[in-house]
Amino acid sequence: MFKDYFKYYKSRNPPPNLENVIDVDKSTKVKQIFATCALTNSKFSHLGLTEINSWRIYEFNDITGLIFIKNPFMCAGQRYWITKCLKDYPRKPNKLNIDAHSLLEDNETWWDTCTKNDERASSLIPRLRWATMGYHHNWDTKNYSEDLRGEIPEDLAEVSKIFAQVLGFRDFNAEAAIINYYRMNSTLAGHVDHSEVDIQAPLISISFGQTAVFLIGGPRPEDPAHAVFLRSGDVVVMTGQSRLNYHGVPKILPTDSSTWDLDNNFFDSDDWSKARSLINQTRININVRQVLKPGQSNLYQS
Ligand SMILES: O=C(O)CCC(=O)C(=O)O
Ligand SMILES: [Fe+2]
Repeated sequence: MFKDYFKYYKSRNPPPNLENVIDVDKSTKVKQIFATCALTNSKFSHLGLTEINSWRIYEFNDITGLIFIKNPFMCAGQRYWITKCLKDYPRKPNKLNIDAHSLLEDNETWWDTCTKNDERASSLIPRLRWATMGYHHNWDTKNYSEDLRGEIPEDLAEVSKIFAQVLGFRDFNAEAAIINYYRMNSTLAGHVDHSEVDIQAPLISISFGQTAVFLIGGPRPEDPAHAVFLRSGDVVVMTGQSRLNYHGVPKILPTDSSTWDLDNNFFDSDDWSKARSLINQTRININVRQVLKPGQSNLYQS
């Protein structure tokens, strides 16, 4: 049962044995596959990606349709996206979970408030759990609506399209994005993402910062689940059958290697030094979905 696996990995006392958590670079439960579409890198160096022909792409023997791209970002690319997720995305007109609690004045942003070294920052940092862009996900109804539609940043749409295209999904359009923020004790309960009109389109999930144990089961809650490490830069693409599998995040672990800091040509901007100290205790997941069917321009059209 998904729930039993979740409880096992979430436990603090006793802590879980991580021996069976799949580490794609070392596991016999995955098989390497190759990009199905040749793209030239020159056009998208601004997205912080490494050469596509060097990407390690895996599929899972026992999870049909789940694809894993092992961190395809350069260090500077990770720093770029981490800073975007912390500084630019949690602000208006995007929607944040903390909007409902009136924790920020109209002229304040989460970033400005949380990058000060004071008590208010310490209490506000862990309160941010998500930001939504594009079609805003309504967490109560699990629906999208035409009245709640904003913009997706162009570079995020572009990077998502590249991941989809490399795997053969030529027409992917990023129409909704959720940025999930996790502190070291956060979890995300098991769920299925079924609100999108087009569930044939892949769901793209990009992780940064601290490591997650990601748990993915089958389409039914009683199906057994597999645990997979998601480290900074890793990209998971849920396609085919796995698109409707139960999944969740029972545990966040401190990273064993801060891959965003590995190269020497450290761009030591003021923003990055603030983002760097936040990411030391944070995991970020960017979850990008296509909502509409190809050719459909809004939710009212069939
Ligand atoms: O944080 C993750 O890796 C998963 C997030 C997720 O499943 C979601 O936003 O629907
Ligand atoms: Fe999800």
